[in-house]
Amino acid sequence: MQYYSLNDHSRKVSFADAVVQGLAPDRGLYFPASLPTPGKEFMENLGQYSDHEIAYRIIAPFVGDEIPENVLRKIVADTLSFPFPVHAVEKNVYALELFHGPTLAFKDVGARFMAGCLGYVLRNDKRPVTVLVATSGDTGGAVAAGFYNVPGINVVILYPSGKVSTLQEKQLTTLGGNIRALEVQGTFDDCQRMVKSAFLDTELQQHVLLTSANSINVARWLPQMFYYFLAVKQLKAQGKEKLAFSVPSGNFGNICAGILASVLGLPIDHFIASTNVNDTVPRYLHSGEYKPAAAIATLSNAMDVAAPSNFVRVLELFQQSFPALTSKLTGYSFDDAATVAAMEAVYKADGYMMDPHGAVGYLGLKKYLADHADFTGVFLETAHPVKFADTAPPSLQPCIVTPERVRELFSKAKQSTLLPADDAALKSWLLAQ
Ligand SMILES: N[C@@H](CCOP(=O)(O)O)C(=O)O
Repeated sequence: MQYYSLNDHSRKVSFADAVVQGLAPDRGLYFPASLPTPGKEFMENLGQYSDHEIAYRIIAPFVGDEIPENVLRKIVADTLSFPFPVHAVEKNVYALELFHGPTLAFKDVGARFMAGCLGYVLRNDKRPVTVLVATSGDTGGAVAAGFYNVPGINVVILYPSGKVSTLQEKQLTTLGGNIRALEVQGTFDDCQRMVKSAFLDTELQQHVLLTSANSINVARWLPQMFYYFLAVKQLKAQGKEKLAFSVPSGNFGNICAGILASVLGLPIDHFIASTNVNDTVPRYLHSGEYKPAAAIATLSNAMDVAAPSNFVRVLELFQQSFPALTSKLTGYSFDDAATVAAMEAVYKADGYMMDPHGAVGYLGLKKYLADHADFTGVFLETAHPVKFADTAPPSLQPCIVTPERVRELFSKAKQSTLLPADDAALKSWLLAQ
């Protein structure tokens, strides 16, 4: 499989090179040169395959022969080592729970898969590698856990100071070892810009091999398809036919993976991009004008992204056709007041605790279903509510259960370095390491 840069389709690299580079030298995101479908028979009989077999069959053509079958199967098994249940919340409304992994967020899937792939493709490379990652909250913790103690790899996490939750900050600042955190005095968009500019700096590239663990990296983005397949498998087993998926969206890697799965033939009939007030894409879908505004801090902080990196991939999947895009994708945005009201109402009526991101997804789904009652709806519960316990409505706080695996984090001390939101500051810091 080859990957081309979205800025220049003639610039093609292998899977291994795309993973190691993260971003193409011309700043373009890599995109698969072909979209290999696993076939109609497979799609119609998902129930006959194990979850690991489904994931392996989907991802193998995207990796090609660059990772041997036995190694790739092990990476897949290590990635999917926790459940992805579809939980019935209301009639025709299901939550796809993606928070049962080690850091309680959907990012665990991509981070673990990428750590496995990068570890393999660099196994004989003696150069030290630094994985740079920008986070608005959840990616950082997942990447820290996924890459912790991976030999030869250092991880540097950039996060916006004061804009992540207590537990998210603990997850990305307390591991130590090969994981370091930079607390940037700016927004997530600043962090993402700084990371992208570091990749393209030739002086830095000579000093250290840099790559990205954000969903701009194909090894982070592509495995996010897995759980759409596993959800459809579960829903089809219950006889559900016409499916709409509402995806809480920030950097748009997650929804882009779902749309890719449907382009490969997975029967999902419609997608809803549900955002908080950082609504660049819903505005674009309504007006046709793409105008990112300054990012605004919200309760669903992992989605506080003004310029979503992966939207260019979404456009590519629809071959740049606006009518094709809007026939398959609807966008809605919701403010914090609506988010809190939904969290409280659903807990009261259904006993189901949503996190603020899931609540935005739920709201988008309900709005779509109001006009499309013949659909079965699924919203992605992308993170565990405990990650946002400090900003949850007071009425819900006592009802949020802290999973055992993160309990000890609260007593650990944060270790981070404060940095101005400046590309040059990151460069000097990296050169000094
Ligand atoms: N929502 C993210 C922002 C980065 O997204 P990614 O999927 O590109 O890593 C976060 O939680 O950090």
